[in-house]
Amino acid sequence: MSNPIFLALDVPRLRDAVALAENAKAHIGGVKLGLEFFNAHGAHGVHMLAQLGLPIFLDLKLHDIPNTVAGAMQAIHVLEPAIVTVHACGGRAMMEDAKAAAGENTKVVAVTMLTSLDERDIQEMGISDSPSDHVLRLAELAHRAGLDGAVCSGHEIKSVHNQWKDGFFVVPGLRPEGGASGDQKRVVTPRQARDDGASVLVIGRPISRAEDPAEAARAIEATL
Ligand SMILES: O=c1ccn([C@@H]2O[C@H](COP(=O)(O)O)[C@@H](O)[C@H]2O)c(=O)[nH]1
Repeated sequence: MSNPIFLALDVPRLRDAVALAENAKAHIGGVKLGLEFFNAHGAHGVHMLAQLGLPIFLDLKLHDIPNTVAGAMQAIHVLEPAIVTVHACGGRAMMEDAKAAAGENTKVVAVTMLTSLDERDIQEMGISDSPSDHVLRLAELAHRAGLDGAVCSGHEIKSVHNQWKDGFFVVPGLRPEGGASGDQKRVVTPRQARDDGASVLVIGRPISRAEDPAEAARAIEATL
């Protein structure tokens, strides 16, 4: 991918999402449509964005029993997404069936540990591993399940990349130097993530909430 930036279109109105993507188009490599977008606009919204000619990343974070996740994958096949996410915590069989049901041009990647979580959060869930061990363990499981790659934070990308040399890695939780983290807890700069092995850089609010989103996207692209 020549430009690894995927713009997260987490805005309520479809026309705002389309306008944002159109404005930033010269400085992004694709668009990421997540739960807010897909629940509000569904397949129609995806078709609208697809008209821009950018690769579509459907960040649906599928997490259910294998049969249900495979059915969901088959249902979105027609949308021809370049990338789809499932949760690694759904387990190996779920990931295997998700991959088997996906289109051959769709990369299926596993969310390991959300970038909004830190060590204390996962301890509350009964996980005693450090975030980096937890991410590595789930990435390893995704690899064994035959997925194309994983989603992790910029804190872990280097070690995940070392362990899974030909993996395809998506890194959210990115902020330009000095940018507000908001709800993100494991944050690095886009440049750092790219240097450490990220294939895709997911960036939302630093662009979508900027006064001039096209300029914000241009400035981030220039740091890469
Ligand atoms: O671990 C994860 C997985 C997915 N995301 C998604 O990425 C974007 C990040 O948006 P920002 O506004 O740049 O924080 C958002 O759509 C999340 O759903 C993530 O942040 N962390």
